[in-house]
This record gives sequence, structure tokens and C-alpha cells, in this order.
Amino acid sequence: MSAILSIRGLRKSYATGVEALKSVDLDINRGEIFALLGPNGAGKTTMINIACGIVTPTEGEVLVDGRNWQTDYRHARTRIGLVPQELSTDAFESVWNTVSFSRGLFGKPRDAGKIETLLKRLSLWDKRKSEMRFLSGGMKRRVMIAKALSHEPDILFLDEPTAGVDVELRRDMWDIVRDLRRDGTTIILTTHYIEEAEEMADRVGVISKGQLIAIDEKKALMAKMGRKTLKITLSDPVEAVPAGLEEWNLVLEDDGHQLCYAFDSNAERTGIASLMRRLSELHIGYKDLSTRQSSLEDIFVQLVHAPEKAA
Ligand SMILES: Nc1ncnc2c1ncn2[C@@H]1O[C@H](COP(=O)(O)OP(=O)(O)OP(=O)(O)O)[C@@H](O)[C@H]1O
Repeated sequence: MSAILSIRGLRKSYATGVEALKSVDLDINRGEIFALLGPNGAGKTTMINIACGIVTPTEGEVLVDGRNWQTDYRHARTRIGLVPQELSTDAFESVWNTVSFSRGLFGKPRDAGKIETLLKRLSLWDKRKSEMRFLSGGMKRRVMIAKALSHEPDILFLDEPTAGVDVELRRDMWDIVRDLRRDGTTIILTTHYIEEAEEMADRVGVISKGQLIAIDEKKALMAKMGRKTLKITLSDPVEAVPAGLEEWNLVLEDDGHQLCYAFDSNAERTGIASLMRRLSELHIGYKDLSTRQSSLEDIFVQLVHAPEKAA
């Protein structure tokens, strides 16, 4: 798959001396949904703002379809749309004018048909005459997306698209993003909600302290780094992990009803067979067994906190 956006050796030091990005390289594939995960202050917004031409990098370059952002400014600007974190619209303007005006800002000719299609696609058609101040939070967010798409870009950046929205609206946003991808738009989103990345992303990048510390297909990342947990529901509850089971580092849960064993499912020996044998030798009865794959959240926490522990 060819890269629609390439980031090369990107570094950003703000005037305050904060090094927000420390040499980041990243290729975004055409037509993918890429989720950028990272804790507060990791550098996500800085990266997006550089890719969208709002912030100037200290070093490095951004190529849009192989063409340099800085030297080919007009080209890059028409190809990229940004839905920023903050909702920024004129409260007294109508939905229709808000979106049409945005198209005009990009030098695109007026095209009522295109705006109509866009508003219908985002379920905003009925609201086209409403002033922004009368819209619900969810509708406002849709207008922000319509604004970002008004000049027909093929790369859409969404900075924290569902921050602070309720679950129903979040699902609604996910559907919109999936629809956009289906129609060929490349999507790059930042999120604090790991569930969001787990649900939607094709690939995931984890950024911490200005560096990309992991980047992979979501499924590969989960398979490679994921651990599994075996839960053993005991026939009779116990007060502590029974003696003789020390080597498995079991954790007792559910008021003594459950023994949990974390294992690496890719390892040659998982330790499960020997654990089951030992349970039987110790006459510890169980009535149920289940395994759970660690989530992207578990992996994220592991990645972001591991270097700190090691230091
Ligand atoms: N305009 C600025 N001037 C000085 N420092 C800045 C500026 N913008 C961001 N920073 C700093 O750069 C670092 C990265 O910030 P950035 O907003 O890119 O992170 P983020 O990952 O988007 O965080 P959040 O999730 O909190 O938005 C932080 O330490 C932040 O304080």
C-alpha cells in the first residue's frame, strides 16, 4: 500500500524549550484508519498541527502524496481536512453558511450540490437553516466534520473526536468515520479512549514523550504483545492462594472464588498444563475455566509505563 502522508525526522521544540516531538517517522497508508494513542502532553496535537500546516516543525518534513508540505503548500492544504479538538464556529451562523464558507476558504468554487450531499451524508440536512447556537453537542460535532470535508480532502485528521461525548454519540461518530473510510477517505485520529482505537483502527501508533514507541497493525500489536489470563472458578472459595502454587504467581479474585493466571499465549510452554496437574494433585476442585485476551488498553499501559519502570 502506498503512503499518502509521510512524516520524516519530525522534531518540534517550542520557544519555551519544551521538546514536543523528538524525531518522528511515520507513513500513513492510503485509505486506512490510523489511531494515534498517547497520554496527555505526548505530542499528538503537535504532530497533527504540523501535518496540517498550523505549526512549523523545528526539523524534518511532511510529504503529502510525495510532495513537500512547505514547498507545495497549496497542494497539501487542499488534500487535508482537520477536525480540531475545540468546537470553533460562529454561534449565529446557519449550518449551511458555516459549511459553505469553509469551502470558500479553500478557494473552492461554490457548489450547492456538493454541500447538499455532504450535509445529507452527515444527517445535517434538516438542520441546514438552524443557527449553530441551537444545535446539540452531537450536531455541532457533525458540523465540524462537514466543515473539514467541505473542500473534499482525501486525508481527514480528527483530534480527539469523541472527547467528553456520551456513549451513544461516540458510537454515532464511529459510524460516520467508518462510512468516510468506506468512501476512500484516509483517517488519522488521536484518542484517549483506547476502546475507540480498538474498535476502529487498522493501525495504531503509540506516542509517549514525543517519540513513537510502537506502531503496528492493531491485530498484530495485540497478538504480539498481548497476554492472556486464565480464570479458574473454584468449587469452594479459599482465603489465600493455596500453598504449592507459588510458581504460577496466581492472583486471587472474586472473594476467593477465582484464581487468575497471566500467561504468554505465544510461549512454547504456557504453564497451563502443569498448573492444572498441580491443582489436581492438591485436590483443588474447580467448576469453570475461561481465558481472556489482554486488551489494547493493557498493552498501552504496558508500553507507556515500561520505560519509566526500567529507568
Ligand atoms: N504552543 C505551545 N507552546 C509551548 N509548549 C507547547 C505548545 N503546545 C504544546 N506544548 C507542549 O508540548 C507538549 C506536547 O503537547 P501536545 O498538545 O502536542 O500533546 P498531546 O499529546 O496532544 O496532549 P493532549 O492529549 O493533552 O492534548 C506538552 O508538553 C505541551 O505542554
